[in-house]
Amino acid sequence: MSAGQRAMLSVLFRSALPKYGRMWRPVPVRTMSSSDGPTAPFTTLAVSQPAESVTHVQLHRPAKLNAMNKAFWREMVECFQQISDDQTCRVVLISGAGSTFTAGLDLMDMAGDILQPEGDDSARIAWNVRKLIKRYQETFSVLEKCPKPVVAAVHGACIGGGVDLITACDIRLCTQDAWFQVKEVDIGLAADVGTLQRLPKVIGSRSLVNELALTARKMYADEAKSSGLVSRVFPDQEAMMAGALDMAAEIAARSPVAVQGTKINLIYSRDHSVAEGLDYMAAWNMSMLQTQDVMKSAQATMEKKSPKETLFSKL
Ligand SMILES: CCC/C=C/C=C/C(=O)SCCNC(=O)CCNC(=O)[C@H](O)C(C)(C)COP(=O)(O)OP(=O)(O)OC[C@H]1O[C@@H](n2cnc3c(N)ncnc32)[C@H](O)[C@@H]1OP(=O)(O)O
Repeated sequence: MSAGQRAMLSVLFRSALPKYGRMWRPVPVRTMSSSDGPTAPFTTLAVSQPAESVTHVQLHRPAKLNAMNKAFWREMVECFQQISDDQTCRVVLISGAGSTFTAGLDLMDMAGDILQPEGDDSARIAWNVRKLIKRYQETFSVLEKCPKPVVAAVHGACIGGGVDLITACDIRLCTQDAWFQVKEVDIGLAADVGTLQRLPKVIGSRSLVNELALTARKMYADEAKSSGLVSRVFPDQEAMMAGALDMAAEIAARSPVAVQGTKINLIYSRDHSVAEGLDYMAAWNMSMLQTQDVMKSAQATMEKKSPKETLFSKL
């Protein structure tokens, strides 16, 4: 495209846009790690906004290695339902407080629910167990249902329920000291809250997934990277959180219509045929292509502006 054509298009686009006096401005970055403890109303999560449009959810039971107790399974659902509806949030980071990401299921707090389920007979016991498992599955499905992209930043151990959690996230990063373990067979369980369903879609090798799930062996950062479980490995937690925040800021600067539509369609196409995915996409964009964000973004591109200089309405 010639400079003249670009200028003409730029004028056309500009005249088609509503007038916005204010440009997007990043707010000063606040600390990523919270040593202050969980934020009300949560007892296991610390939620903060380290930068504009970025929400940081930190698993916060460091003394118990962020083991997942009863409160955690409930609070994650409440937290991500709020985030889904929060128009000031465009991207979510999830990390762990203390020495490790998570030691998985809290074996002390949860033993009763799993080992002594309530019910007057086997049918009622079975029905209650089903309800329990479906409820716990929702704890991680909410990450996938959340229209905002979720970036997991893992350091230290990521065990059992931790793998269920991160496989429901959109992007996974880790530190060089991170390790991952599909631990459930070691405690007599077939992993039942997402790993067996999502890990095969994350890692290309079915053989590797089977090996990890059947042997519960640890997988370290380099193998996590080469297998595709994580997309980037950082030397330490500080570098990872800085990298995660940069990535989140890049995502948050782009049109939320485009970003959320991309997440939703990627997940849809993962679970459907190409033809079904294309149909869904066409139906999606019947309405979403009418957004003013397309013209704003195209204009910014032609003017060689960073997306960070473009103001998009909340979604
Ligand atoms: C329907 C349910 C669906 C969900 C299923 C999910 C299943 C799973 O997640 S299976 C995996 C369960 N987790 C484990 O088996 C890990 C157990 N923990 C460990 O092996 C070690 O703690 C670890 C290797 C992670 C770290 O060892 P380290 O020596 O560094 O620390 P510790 O002294 O052992 O732990 C420090 C305190 O944290 C408590 N803790 C650790 N893990 C758990 C846990 N999973 N549940 C409850 N509490 C845990 C540990 O007891 C220590 O507490 P304290 O004694 O009060 O200091």
